[in-house]
Amino acid sequence: MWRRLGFLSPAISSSKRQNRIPESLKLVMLFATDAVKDDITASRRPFITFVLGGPGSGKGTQCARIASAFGFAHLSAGDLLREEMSCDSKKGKLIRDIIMEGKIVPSEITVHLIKEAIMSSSADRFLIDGFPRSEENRIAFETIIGVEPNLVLFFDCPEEEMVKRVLGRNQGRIDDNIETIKKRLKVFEMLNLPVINYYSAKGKLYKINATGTVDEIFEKVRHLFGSLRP
Ligand SMILES: Nc1ncnc2c1ncn2[C@@H]1O[C@H](COP(=O)(O)OP(=O)(O)O)[C@@H](O)[C@H]1O
Ligand SMILES: Nc1ccn([C@@H]2O[C@H](COP(=O)(O)OP(=O)(O)O)[C@@H](O)[C@H]2O)c(=O)n1
Ligand SMILES: [Mg+2]
Repeated sequence: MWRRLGFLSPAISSSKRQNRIPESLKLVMLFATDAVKDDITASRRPFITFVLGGPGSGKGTQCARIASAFGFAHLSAGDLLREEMSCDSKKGKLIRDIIMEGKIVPSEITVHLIKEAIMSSSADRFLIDGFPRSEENRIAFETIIGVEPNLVLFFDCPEEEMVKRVLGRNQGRIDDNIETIKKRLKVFEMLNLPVINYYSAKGKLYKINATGTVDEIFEKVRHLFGSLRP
């Protein structure tokens, strides 16, 4: 088991915004019995890092580097949703419409995909990239999977730089256009900042200035992960 971190930088002002938990999620929570949680935690307790930051802040890029340098399995919530979106089903279409609007997919869908990915992996440490995007996401993960993250990374990047990076990403994503980016930035501020503040208050947040080159940012990340001991 990895040591708890005592030196993480807190430092984000608290937010008063609250997110409502929809009835459908309350039902899922009601049935998230210990038996379900035990699927993941009975035989092992993996080290879980949530990786947060606005669109284009460099989450995916840095996760790939961390995964190869430190042996983490990299699970991108966005990639899992895009894979599901490509299925010609009602659920696939729902996900597509939500992503196109820059909104957040219902938590039960995303947490289910993450749970499946964790269960089908033998890794003992995971980077969960782009999750939780809202308080609803966070609460659903804790309730359904039954564990809290050991560490939360936050790539802090100015909006202007994020927009520039997303518009230059060139991966053919349906949400990498200026209209959807504007919406995603608003959603990030409204729904994701409260999650970041929550983990900051819990002393689990490590905030990284995400300006500079990929190498410069990775140096800071490497310093953090290099100081962790299994
Ligand atoms: N430090 C950086 N400087 C310039 N471009 C970057 C940097 N980090 C990532 N990028 C590029 O910006 C785009 C968005 O990065 P990505 O890792 O996909 O961000 P996110 O997952 O947070 O949306 C990609 O095209 C990536 O190659
Ligand atoms: N936890 C999550 C993660 C992504 N998403 C959706 O997927 C989109 C793309 O997420 P992403 O993490 O791949 O995007 P980037 O921040 O990497 O650009 C988001 O804008 C949301 O619409 C979600 O609904 N819930
Ligand atoms: Mg990404």
